[in-house]
Amino acid sequence: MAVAELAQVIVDVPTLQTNRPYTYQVPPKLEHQIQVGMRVIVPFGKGKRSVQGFVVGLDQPADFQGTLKQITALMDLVPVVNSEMMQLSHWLADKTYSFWISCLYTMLPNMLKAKSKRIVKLVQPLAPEDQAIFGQQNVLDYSLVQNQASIVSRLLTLKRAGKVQFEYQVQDRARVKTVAQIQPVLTVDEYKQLRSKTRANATAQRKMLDYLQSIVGQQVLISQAQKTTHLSSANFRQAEDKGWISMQQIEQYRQPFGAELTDPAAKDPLYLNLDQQRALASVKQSIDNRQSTVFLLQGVTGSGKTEVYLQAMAHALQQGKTALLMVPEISLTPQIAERVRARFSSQVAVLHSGLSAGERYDEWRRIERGEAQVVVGARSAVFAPLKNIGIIIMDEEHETSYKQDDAPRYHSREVAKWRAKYHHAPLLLGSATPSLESYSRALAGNYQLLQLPHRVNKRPLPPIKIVDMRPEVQRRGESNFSTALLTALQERLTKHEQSILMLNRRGFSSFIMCRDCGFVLKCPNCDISLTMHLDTHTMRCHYCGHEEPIPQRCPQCHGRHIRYYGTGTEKATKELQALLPTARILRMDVDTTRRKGMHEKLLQKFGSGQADILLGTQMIAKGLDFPNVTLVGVLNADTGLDLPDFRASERSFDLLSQVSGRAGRADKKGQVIVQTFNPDNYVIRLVQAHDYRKFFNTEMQIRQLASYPPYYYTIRLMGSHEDEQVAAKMMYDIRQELGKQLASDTMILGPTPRAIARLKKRYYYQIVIKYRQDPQLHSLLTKIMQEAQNKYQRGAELAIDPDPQYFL
Ligand SMILES: Nc1ncnc2c1ncn2[C@@H]1O[C@H](COP(=O)(O)OP(=O)(O)OP(=O)(O)O)[C@@H](O)[C@H]1O
Ligand SMILES: [Zn+2]
Ligand SMILES: [Zn+2]
Repeated sequence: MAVAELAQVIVDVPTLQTNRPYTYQVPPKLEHQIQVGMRVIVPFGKGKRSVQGFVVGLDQPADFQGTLKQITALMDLVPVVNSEMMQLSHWLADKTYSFWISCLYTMLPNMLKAKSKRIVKLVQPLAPEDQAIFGQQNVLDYSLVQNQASIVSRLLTLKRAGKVQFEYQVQDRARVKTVAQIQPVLTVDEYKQLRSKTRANATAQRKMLDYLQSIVGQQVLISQAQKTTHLSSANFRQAEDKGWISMQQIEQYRQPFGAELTDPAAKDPLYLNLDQQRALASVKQSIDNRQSTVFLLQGVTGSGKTEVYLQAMAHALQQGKTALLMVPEISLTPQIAERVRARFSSQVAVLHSGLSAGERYDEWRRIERGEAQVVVGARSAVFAPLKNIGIIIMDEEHETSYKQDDAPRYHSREVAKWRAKYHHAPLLLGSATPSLESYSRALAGNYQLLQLPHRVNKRPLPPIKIVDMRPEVQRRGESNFSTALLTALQERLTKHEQSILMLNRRGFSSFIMCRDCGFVLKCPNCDISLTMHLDTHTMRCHYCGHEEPIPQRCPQCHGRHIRYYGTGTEKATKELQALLPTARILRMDVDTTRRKGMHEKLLQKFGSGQADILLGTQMIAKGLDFPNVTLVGVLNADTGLDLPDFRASERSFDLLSQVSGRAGRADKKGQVIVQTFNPDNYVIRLVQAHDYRKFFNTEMQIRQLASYPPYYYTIRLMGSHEDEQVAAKMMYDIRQELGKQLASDTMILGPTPRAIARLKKRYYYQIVIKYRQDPQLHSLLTKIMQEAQNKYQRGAELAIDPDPQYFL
């Protein structure tokens, strides 16, 4: 290994973020160990506080004259960031206008982010009353005393007198779980001899020696040995002291998987139908030829996409490669993770937010060490440290949860594309309702379109009945359940079939709708619904800033039932229980699934027939595959249709199609009932017709007219400060700077206060940029972002969100 004298380090200093590495001197004792991708502890700034950093380069000439500081310590024995990930992090920082350090942390398990602790150190002997603060020690954990004003002021006085020193200490949190293991060190004969010399009443010793004879040549976990012998751990420690055995601590992975598999049948691959075979063949070819083709697999609900994924992954593994499967939110789709585990058993690692930090760290290491070749996971699993990737699959590619809301604001699809290219592997995007972006790319030939137009075994898609809730409400008063839906539910109860009911809670209940005529108040300029702001008592468009008073009467029918929309699952469940007293109802929402594992438990209960009706929020819409479900009801299709967002229709179409797809997936015929106050809305009509293509065409026209994606790209800039004036001024300044330099067909909207204008005591202003081609834009925004830290008033923050999924 080369000897390195200088190291380029990206440091973790929250108050001073920069993408420029700092050069440090490598002390001689570390020269032979240091490698790019390792974590280090380095002194930083005048106070020489210790901070964590990442080595991103070695022996590049320093652009700094003067004495370089020295690296204090290496935190790793081997790099935690390999060369692919290093390149990826650099690309990501640039692409998402974020800081390199935050990209590195995003890619790694949390446990690798060291904790920094403030300590007070004794420098000179203290008077007894001051020494009392420190007790017997000469170091004090500052967090223990920081709330005691008298001690703090005393410490500050001592600091001024040069008697104590404040320092930051960096602590590695990465903890490996270990267990003890024993190994006999003598021969069978030697144990026999020892035993013959023990006294007859030394039963524990005799037992021990008998046992050790039986395990000569083996290594046994101490917990196992204790179980077999009923001897205590003290007995084994004595045996070690006597030189009978050796004992080691060995590493053990934390086991994140829950209950055992429920479906052993899923172990074997299914015989594919013709459409599935055709799709699989294309993907296989691309794996074999090492082509990083992007495929868009469009398959209606229940068409067997998952089976195609599994067999494509199996093919990659047969070629000695690895496979990555991304799903929107694993906790919401436990069924698919289970199917992957059934097929590939111990080769699978699972990564998602439901894991504890320790479990996540262990899964990450299993992948990193090549012990797991298949990874299933949510958004951040796209950074799984797999080597030699043969295929990347992204299920439900249209899902917005693939985009991260905080910095770095990356979209997993883009990262997946980068990695697919790096590994010369195909990327398979799957969906019943692809995003308009992906589908238009497929039509243009940038992606290769694969289609599964029929359900497995030519089962029909379920017929969808639309129920107009306006006359219902007039006849029977406010209710979540129409007569038609109640009748259908009753029928299922009689036939012992199951039903799924969805109460759409998407968005904030901050837009208003007329309960008599379905009217929604929209912006006259932007054609998206206005958001209610209770602080100013106005309806506001946060795209263009248009504002008007909150209406008391419906502007369309002059009725008085105009109100904001939103109703709870708890209320709906109670109402339903009263209407159908014999029904066994399971409620599934954030409240009932907050505890770890509850989601799986509820689904298992429903799957095993212990309930008749599953009533939940949109978390029940995805991926569920229950053969006995023959009825799906959507209680309120309207929420979401008119959210103040240009993607609102697309999301509604996805969601309604998705949830409808849960009905009639096996032999029994399915039915869907959609309740709405807008029965003529084109989104609902096209969901009813199962016509994705027509929806795509209609929606594309609207996007083109209004210059939205996929015709234009969008970028959102958000500025915030505790003082509203400061936030606004910053954004007006930025707008000016942008205006001078951008392409002529680039549009700048705003600044406007954000829909949630005040969040955590900060005021937010935003600018939305729409552009087609603007070669200057990226570098200009990068410059604006880098400068923002110093240019504006203290505390002002700027965030840039490329391709935002929401504008709220
Ligand atoms: N070739 C096949 N032969 C028989 N059954 C199949 C075949 N392929 C899939 N299935 C079964 O059909 C059902 C639906 O398949 P799957 O869940 O893969 O569809 P999907 O397209 O992923 O569905 P969705 O998008 O609605 O979640 C599953 O129960 C699956 O086991
Ligand atoms: Zn507007
Ligand atoms: Zn009205």
